[in-house]
Formats: sequence, C-alpha cells, structure tokens
Amino acid sequence: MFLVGLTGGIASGKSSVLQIFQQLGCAVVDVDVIARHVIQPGYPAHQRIVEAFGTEVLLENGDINRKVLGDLIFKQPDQRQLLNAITHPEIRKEMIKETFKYFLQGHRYVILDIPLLFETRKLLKYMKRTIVVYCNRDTQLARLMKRNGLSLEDAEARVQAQLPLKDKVRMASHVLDNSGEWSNTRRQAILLHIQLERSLEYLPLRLGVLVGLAGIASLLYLLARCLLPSPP
Ligand SMILES: CC(C)(COP(=O)(O)OP(=O)(O)OC[C@H]1O[C@@H](n2cnc3c(N)ncnc32)[C@H](O)[C@@H]1O)[C@@H](O)C(=O)NCCC(=O)NCCS
Ligand SMILES: Nc1ncnc2c1ncn2[C@@H]1O[C@H](COP(=O)(O)OP(=O)(O)OP(=O)(O)O)[C@@H](O)[C@H]1O
Repeated sequence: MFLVGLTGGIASGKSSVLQIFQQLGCAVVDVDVIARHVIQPGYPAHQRIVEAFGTEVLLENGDINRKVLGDLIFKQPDQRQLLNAITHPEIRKEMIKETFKYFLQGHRYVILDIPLLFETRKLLKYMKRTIVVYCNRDTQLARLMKRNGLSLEDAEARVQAQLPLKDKVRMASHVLDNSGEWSNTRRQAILLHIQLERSLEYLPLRLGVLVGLAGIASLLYLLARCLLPSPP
C-alpha cells in the first residue's frame, strides 16, 4: 500500500474530488470529517478548547460553535496555532487508525484529504504522491463566499490563513484543475485514479510484510522444534 496526500486551498474542491475517488472504490480518509469528530463533547480536545478559548465558543447544547471559533482563528494567527496544537495530535491518531484499517483490507493506495499537508509538513514524508486541487483565486473566493455565506473580507481572511495555492501547485506531484466545469475535473480525477491503480508502488510494503510474516513463522517453527520433545 502507498499513501497519496490530497490537498489544496480552502474551498478549492478537495472534498468534491475526494468523493469521486470514493465513488471509484478507493480507500479515502477525510481529515475535515475527523477534525469535526475529535472536538465533539466528551473528547479530550473539546475540553481543552473550552479551557483555551472559554465558554463563548460553545453552543447551548455544548457543541463547539464553529462559526465563532472560525471567526476567531482565521483572523488571529496565534489563536490558530493554539487550536492547531490542541486538535492536530488528536486528528493524527484517528488518521493512523483509519489508514491502518485500509492497509489490513489490502488496498493498493489510500487517499488522505489533508487541507494543511504543506503547511504543517508533519505528514508529508509519508506521502508517496501528492495531489493539489487547484482553482483560480477569484473562483475560490466566489465558491467560499457562496458556500459559507461569508463577506469578501472574511473569505479573504480564510484564504490567507493558508499557504498560497500557487505555491502548493509547485510542490505537488499531480495537479487537478477545478477552475472550470465539474465534468472536466471528474475526467482528470478518473485518469489519475487509473494511473495510481497501475502503479507498482504498493509492492515494497506488501512484500516487506510478507517477508516479515514468513520470518515470524520460521522462528515459531524452529522454537516449536526446540521446545517440543522429538518423537521416539
Ligand atoms: C475552525 C473550525 C471550527 C471552523 O469550522 P468550519 O466548519 O467553518 O470549517 P471546516 O472545519 O469545514 O474547515 C474548512 C476548511 O478550512 C480550512 N481550515 C480549517 N482549519 C484550519 C486551520 N487551523 N488553519 C488553516 N486552515 C484551516 C481547511 O481548508 C478546511 O478544509 C474548524 O475548521 C476546526 O476545528 N479547525 C481546526 C482543525 C484543523 O486544523 N482542521 C484542518 C484540517 S487539519
Ligand atoms: N467545478 C465546480 N464547479 C462549481 N462548483 C464547485 C466545483 N467544485 C466545487 N464546487 C463547489 O465549491 C464549494 C467548495 O468545494 P469543496 O467543499 O469540495 O471544497 P473543499 O476544498 O473541500 O473546501 P474546504 O477547504 O472548506 O473543506 C462547494 O460548495 C462545491 O459544491
């Protein structure tokens, strides 16, 4: 198995592209979904967020008020770092669990949608390939304002909380241009999936595991022969 990191800018179309890969039967991990999960009431990150940001970031039912917390962290880099320090370790633990599950199921590759892959860089070394979902800045802002009901100023603050998309494009091994029609993006994603499915990059890890298992089996066999009495 090998890992493919999918990233891009806010509202550039990562989740939409991830859905295509999922429909094609790929193993996918969505970090935004995990990020929502680990800050639910009862999870350690929830308590730490309340300790750090106060009860003002809570809704009446105890859930995190995403709008209030978002407005806070997208405009203040120090607050953003604080939230990242609380949430990212919890997110990474869940990602590892989900990825390992796919490994056991025998998938050739797993696509992980990691919005901040190039910003935090912690997981970059584990990615055999990286995909950036790109769209031009005006389209990005327009889609973000429409989807989240944001003003231009708030949308720009969110875009600026991340590395410029053009820089991410330069660092990627594959780029999917999602500036145009949806059908066009879909075509690009399908072609990339075919390419990834044909890749032999899954073999080293699979062979490594097989060799390891064979080694353990041989050891157990030798041990059994030494310990068990030999037949008369
Ligand atoms: C601040 C929160 C509550 C805002 O929630 P909201 O529903 O408005 O946004 P959502 O979670 O859907 O995220 C949308 C996008 O915002 C961007 N984004 C989210 N968090 C961050 C961050 N800390 N820094 C930069 N960009 C971010 C990503 O592109 C993400 O895909 C939420 O994003 C959050 O808990 N963020 C911290 C966890 C995190 O870093 N997530 C990003 C993936 S590691
Ligand atoms: N090719 C497209 N044409 C028109 N609208 C699109 C296209 N691609 C995505 N969108 C719309 O743009 C918005 C952002 O897309 P999406 O949620 O997939 O982005 P994202 O990168 O996952 O966002 P985030 O960073 O916030 O998680 C959505 O409302 C989606 O429906």
